[in-house]
Amino acid sequence: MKPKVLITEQIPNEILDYIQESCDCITWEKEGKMPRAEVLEQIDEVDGLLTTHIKIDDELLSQANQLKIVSDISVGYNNYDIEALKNHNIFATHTPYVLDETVADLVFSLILSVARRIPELDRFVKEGKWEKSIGEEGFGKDVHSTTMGIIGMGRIGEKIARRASLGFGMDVLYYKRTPNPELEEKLGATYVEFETLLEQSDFVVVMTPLSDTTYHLIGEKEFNKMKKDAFFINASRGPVVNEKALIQALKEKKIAGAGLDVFEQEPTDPNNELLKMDNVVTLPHIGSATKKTRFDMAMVAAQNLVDGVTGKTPKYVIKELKN
Ligand SMILES: NC(=O)C1=CN([C@@H]2O[C@H](COP(=O)(O)OP(=O)(O)OC[C@H]3O[C@@H](n4cnc5c(N)ncnc54)[C@H](OP(=O)(O)O)[C@@H]3O)[C@@H](O)[C@H]2O)C=CC1
Ligand SMILES: O=C(O)C(=O)[C@@H](O)[C@H](O)[C@H](O)CO
Repeated sequence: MKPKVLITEQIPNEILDYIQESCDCITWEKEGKMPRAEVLEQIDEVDGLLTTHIKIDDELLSQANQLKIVSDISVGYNNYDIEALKNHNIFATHTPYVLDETVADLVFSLILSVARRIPELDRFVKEGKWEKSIGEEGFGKDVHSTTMGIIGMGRIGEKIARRASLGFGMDVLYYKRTPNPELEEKLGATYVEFETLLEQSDFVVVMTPLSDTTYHLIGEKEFNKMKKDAFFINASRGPVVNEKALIQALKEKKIAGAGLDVFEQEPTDPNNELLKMDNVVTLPHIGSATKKTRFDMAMVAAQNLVDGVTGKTPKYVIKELKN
């Protein structure tokens, strides 16, 4: 008998075919993603779960009598309760590497958009307001030859640093808990203390995972340290930043603007004050959202899933569950 797996969202047919070669699949045919309540109802009869962002906690795992693996179509896995996964002895996997360049492209889109005021000036032209050459009121800030500060220089951070250093001639500062001298050599990036990065960067980019150590890593104290003409970019996870403090910092002109792909609550409240600010560029969590990359991510997750239910060790087990 083939192992049985639950797939909580639509995936490309080619990938479903690949899974079906080894597994019987329960799929979700409706709009959007299978609600958690439905997942809880089905979880006791499956060996594997392919999903994104559903909270994987003790409540779910206690009902998963034959589950061997949870495979997320995502590199970030703050939806995993690591202790619960350890207690229930279940593989948990993610999709690193395959999306790095795509997310780095998106981070640069945010940087260029907010610094050169692209969405604002696009609206200006389309609204028929372009009647003469623009003056200082429409000027932006250079991106090239400025200083980039990356907080969380991991797989994606490195790709951002490469673009910044080799493409835009920027000085790259970075902070993480363990310095990476090899990278410094390769890209000419400089390791600095957290405060120094905040004080010296023209563009502060957060690219850490969301964890107990990064929740509200950036708040009032951190915005106070940034340059008044600095731009703040977050494409990691919303709760890494204290959104109230960000709104306050923007209102008080402590920073020049922000580019945001992620929010504390997603989808964000349409009344969120950030959506009303011209110097803030907002996106609906699209860091990895290109056709090719989303396909590749789903394929990596499918391979993890099939390995996990057929007795092999999946390639991308999260680091906390490795021996
Ligand atoms: N907007 C989007 O669509 C996307 C968002 N993401 C988000 O980006 C995150 C990063 O992805 P990826 O680059 O692959 O992850 P990596 O694990 O490769 O990199 C994360 C980096 O953050 C650092 N870090 C972790 N904790 C802290 C801390 N407390 N203080 C400072 N630095 C810290 C780590 O270094 P060290 O341990 O030495 O501190 C590491 O360098 C994902 O977890 C996900 O949440 C990813 C893809 C798309
Ligand atoms: O991989 C991540 O951590 C992401 O945040 C993004 O790639 C996607 O939003 C997502 O996981 C796909 O739904």
